[in-house]
Amino acid sequence: MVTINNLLRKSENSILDSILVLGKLLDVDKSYIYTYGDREVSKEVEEKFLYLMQERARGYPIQYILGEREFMGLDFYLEEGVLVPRPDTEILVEYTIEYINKNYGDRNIKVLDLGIGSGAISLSIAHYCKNTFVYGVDISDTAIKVANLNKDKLNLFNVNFYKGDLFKALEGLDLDGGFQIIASNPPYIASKEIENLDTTVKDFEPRLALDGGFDGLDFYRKITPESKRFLDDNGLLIYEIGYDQGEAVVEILYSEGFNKVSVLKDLQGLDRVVLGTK
Ligand SMILES: C[S@@+](CC[C@H](N)C(=O)[O-])C[C@H]1O[C@@H](n2cnc3c(N)ncnc32)[C@H](O)[C@@H]1O
Repeated sequence: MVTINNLLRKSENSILDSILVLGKLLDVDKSYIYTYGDREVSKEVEEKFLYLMQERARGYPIQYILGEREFMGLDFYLEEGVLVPRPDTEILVEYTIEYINKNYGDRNIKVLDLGIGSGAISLSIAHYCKNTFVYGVDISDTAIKVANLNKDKLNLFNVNFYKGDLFKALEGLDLDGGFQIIASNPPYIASKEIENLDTTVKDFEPRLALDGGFDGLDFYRKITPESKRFLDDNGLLIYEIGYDQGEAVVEILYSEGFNKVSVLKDLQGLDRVVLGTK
């Protein structure tokens, strides 16, 4: 048998990752690991830990190992096959929540999220804006499954998920008028750039969530014109974008006749969100 401290020393990963994974296997929090480092762990936990640490060392995302990720103060379940939600995406969500509160108050409105992944955007909006009904769409079975698990975990009833290719997923639904907001964090990496991403991303996160076509802009070109059919007059279209796509996406919105087009920057001062109204 090996002690917690000696087992942690066998890991070649960061001490934080090692503690998080061991805590998960032992079903204890970090403070237990710090306090009881001289306690022994079973052979089974030792073997499982060493296996997961090997996986982590070859780049397997820590969030898939832990099966969870915090986003907008909420705990999301995660597994391989869905994108790990990024802190940058909180910029789009925070803006959207503020926009709903400011423009609609307690009125019932409808929001569409195209490309839900784990449900991070849809479920955060549904959680913080209880009078909003969120429709979420994804083409991936795993995304729909994981987003529904998160919907149950967060105990939300004002959101539904539909499988399909962008707006086609809504065919046959009685929408009773347009959406007040359409939000999307679509795949936006240029196909040829995917090879240059970190191993953790390119080898383990779904290509379907990353690949935005030749120049990364395919989804903005597809969604923007079609969104006009589904948006209410004055409805908001809001996108997450890659840091170097601001100008191009602004141009796409202008060319489709959107108004009040603007760009939001992230904490590093880089373009991160483009929005406009119909
Ligand atoms: C960048 S991920 C965003 C996931 C999530 N919204 C987030 O911010 O963490 C893009 C998502 O779009 C989905 N997707 C890709 N092509 C699609 C399509 N044609 N129709 C609907 N969803 C699509 C992918 O499966 C993936 O879940």
